[in-house]
Amino acid sequence: MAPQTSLFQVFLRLRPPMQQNAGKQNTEPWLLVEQPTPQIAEDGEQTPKSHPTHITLQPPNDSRKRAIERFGFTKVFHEDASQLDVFEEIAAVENIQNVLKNGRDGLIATLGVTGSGKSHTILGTKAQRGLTQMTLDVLYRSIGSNIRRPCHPDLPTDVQLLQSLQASDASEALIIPATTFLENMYTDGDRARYSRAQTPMTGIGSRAQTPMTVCPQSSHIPGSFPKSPRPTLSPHATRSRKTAAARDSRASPRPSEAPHFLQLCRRGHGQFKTSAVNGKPLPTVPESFAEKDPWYPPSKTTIWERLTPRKKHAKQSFIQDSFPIHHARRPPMPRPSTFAHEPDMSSYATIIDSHCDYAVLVSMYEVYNDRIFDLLSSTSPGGPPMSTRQGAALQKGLMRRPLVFKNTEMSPDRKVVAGLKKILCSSYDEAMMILETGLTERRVAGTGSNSVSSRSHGFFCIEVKKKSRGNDYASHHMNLWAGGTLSIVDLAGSERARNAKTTGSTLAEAGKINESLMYLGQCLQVQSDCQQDGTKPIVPFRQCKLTELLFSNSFPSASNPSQYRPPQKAVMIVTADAQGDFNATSQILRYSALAREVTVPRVPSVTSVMGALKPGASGHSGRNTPLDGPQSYFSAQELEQAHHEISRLAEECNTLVVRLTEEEIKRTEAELKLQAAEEKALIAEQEVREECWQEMETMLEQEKQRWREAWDTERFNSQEYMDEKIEILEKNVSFEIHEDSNSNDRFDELERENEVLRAKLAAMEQEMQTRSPTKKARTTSKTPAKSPAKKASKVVLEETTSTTINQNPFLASLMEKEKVTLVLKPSQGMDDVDEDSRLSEISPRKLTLRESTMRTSVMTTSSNDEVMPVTPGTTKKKTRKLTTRKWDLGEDDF
Ligand SMILES: Nc1ncnc2c1ncn2[C@@H]1O[C@H](COP(=O)(O)OP(=O)(O)OP(=O)(O)O)[C@@H](O)[C@H]1O
Repeated sequence: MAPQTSLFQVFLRLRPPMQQNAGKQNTEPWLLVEQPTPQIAEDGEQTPKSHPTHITLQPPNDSRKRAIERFGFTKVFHEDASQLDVFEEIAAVENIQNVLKNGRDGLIATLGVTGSGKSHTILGTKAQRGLTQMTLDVLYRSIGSNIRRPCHPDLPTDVQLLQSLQASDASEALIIPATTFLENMYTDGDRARYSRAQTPMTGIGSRAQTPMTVCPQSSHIPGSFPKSPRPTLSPHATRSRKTAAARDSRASPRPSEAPHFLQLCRRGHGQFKTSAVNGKPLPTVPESFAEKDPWYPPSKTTIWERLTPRKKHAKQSFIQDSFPIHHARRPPMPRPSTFAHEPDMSSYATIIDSHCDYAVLVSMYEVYNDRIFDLLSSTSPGGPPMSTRQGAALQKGLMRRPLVFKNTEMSPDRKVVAGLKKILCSSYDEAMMILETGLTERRVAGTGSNSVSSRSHGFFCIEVKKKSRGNDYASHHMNLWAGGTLSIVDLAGSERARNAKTTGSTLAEAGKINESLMYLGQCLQVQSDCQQDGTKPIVPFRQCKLTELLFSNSFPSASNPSQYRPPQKAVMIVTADAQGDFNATSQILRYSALAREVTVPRVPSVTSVMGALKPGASGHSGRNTPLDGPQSYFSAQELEQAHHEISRLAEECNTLVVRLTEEEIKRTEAELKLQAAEEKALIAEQEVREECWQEMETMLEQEKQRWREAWDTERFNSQEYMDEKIEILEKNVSFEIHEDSNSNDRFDELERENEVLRAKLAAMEQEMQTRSPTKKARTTSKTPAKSPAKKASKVVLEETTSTTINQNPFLASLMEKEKVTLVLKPSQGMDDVDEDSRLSEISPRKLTLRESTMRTSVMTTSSNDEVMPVTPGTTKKKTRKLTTRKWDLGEDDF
């Protein structure tokens, strides 16, 4: 047995060769188990054969000339050791007793290279139970009728029990009865529990098809446990297995004493009224069994039917409050009848305190990528949609909320996994169904080394609570439960990427697994070193979550003597495949072994050769060699000296070889560290990329949001502006047009010119009056034309273009408005137009305006419409040309 200093007892279990490897004869076995020397008792009788404790690693013959190593363990199990052998030899019953009687924590863990049989040891197969099932069986058998059940078919849920358990729980857990948990998990429709660890190699990502479950689909699913897991065994193994089977069969058959859960649910809660789950008919409970068991009501009516509406409602709301409803599809509910019942454990039981009540709480969690996740707490996709990205992912089940390993108010000395869901199981079958359910959440994947490889470290915790039934103060007033926890841990296996052929996320997972195992190895190494030195181990267990969880209970809590807790009793089962990878296996053994000796490879010793040569000895040839006859060449003294020198050199050589071996080991360790560091860097890179991507997306989203807001504001403003404008327009229906200052200036200028022209005109008229009488008469005769009485007038236009009067809209409107007849003057004969009459008909202002463009002489006609020719000599100078396009006759009359 391991001495006091060891924190873990370390057992080695060798895995039998797999069927496909059975044919391959390993010519040179590298792992040799040293058979223990038979102990002879004082009376001369040989003691029964005990298990070996040492193995030797003989490195395969290659150029590296590696050292032979010898490792010591608490015990070594041969390939043929059965599950029951392991259960017995690791003193699991003692562990259970410790938990039940003294409240001392226990830990059973498996460590090894991937595919070496860790999960097999812990969880077993469809045919053979693992340590977990065997432990649970012994535990429930031992407690017997002292168990407190939260739900009885005839009674409402024992809320007081739940409350008192909750009050004494230090880990801020949510305690739920198994019936409630299972009802909610399996009766809410068609929900699939998709695994989060899908790999490219298999589509199966969870241990949904565990060894204990009968797969509804008969075919073997890749990634599931093989239907017939028994490997081909060596003759020795077969023999031993037969012995084990015989021993197992000698044990009394296990009565199926636990009530059938489905039947219970059916009877108890009505949801199982139909005799089928997922289309599969449910097994029925034999009537005789129901009669024998006080759990079963004799009546055929269900408890649910017999409950009052108020109780039904209370029960339903309790269920809803305590556990979220799931809506996705999940595998069918595990059926107790399909659980493996071998090996039989009926002969194993342990003593309990008969005056105590017991309650068993089961919880399951996994350490994945150095974070702790509850395996019994899945999210609720049916709940109200969560607003954040993280919330939505949580809801979809793509993400899980990690739990914290911390000190709590009620546990200031010891860290606990806070916020777990703990299921109160009152029977073995219930606990098994919880185990099955939790395993479906566990991360597994198919790798090149193992078709169902655990990608996380799985923790199955059985917490046994005990409370005195007596009338003492503690039981009545404090009403507190105390107890211990037995943790069964299935560690993920170390693996080499090359062998496991992992890529992507599975490779990253492997990196994390290897890293955590390296830290675990360092902790175990400290234990081994301290054991050899006889010093107290100082274990660096705070380096990662795994080592924290495994080692934090290894030391007594001393701060409060009244709450003193002894250190846990820990067992580590190292599994190894003697036909597997030498390097990986030797690395694990080096870390975990309790003792290690290094011996140098055997080379012919010069010393021995020299020592063997006695003075005077002669060679076989009969001929004297320099050594044959020392007297002939060397004196005895010289030979003695040489002999010493050779011995010294040989010793030195040996020391160097040992140092070299040590260096090689260090180099291997460094290589492993490098590999772990590389994998860590890869993971870090992935995380950073992920973070960047998320940050980028958040920023993009924010920017989009900003733009959207700005756009909305802008739109709103313009809308408001337009509204205001329309409002203003509506208010001021009449509006004025203000001419701009330029046009006003121009107008003033024109007015001034007009005035000047008027003045000139007046002057000219005056002048004309003072001239000849004929002209005066003519002018006088023309004057009436200005009067309103004058209706018809004629304007003669000299048009420079070929435009006709009728085509010009302006002239046409002029003719119509002013009743003026316009005629185009023929190009010749225009000279005789009377200048005075022309001038009198056009306002001075317009004349000014048209000065630059007009060259048409306008001439008023007489009342008899006779065109007065303009005399060429007198009018030439004042002739103005009019272009129809530039005409702007304004408001003046002709
Ligand atoms: N002692 C044993 N007897 C019979 N079969 C075994 C034994 N050990 C392992 N096996 C078989 O070897 C295969 C791999 O074993 P298992 O899945 O337990 O490996 P593991 O160490 O848990 O691997 P990983 O770390 O990848 O999860 C399984 O098919 C299992 O049934």
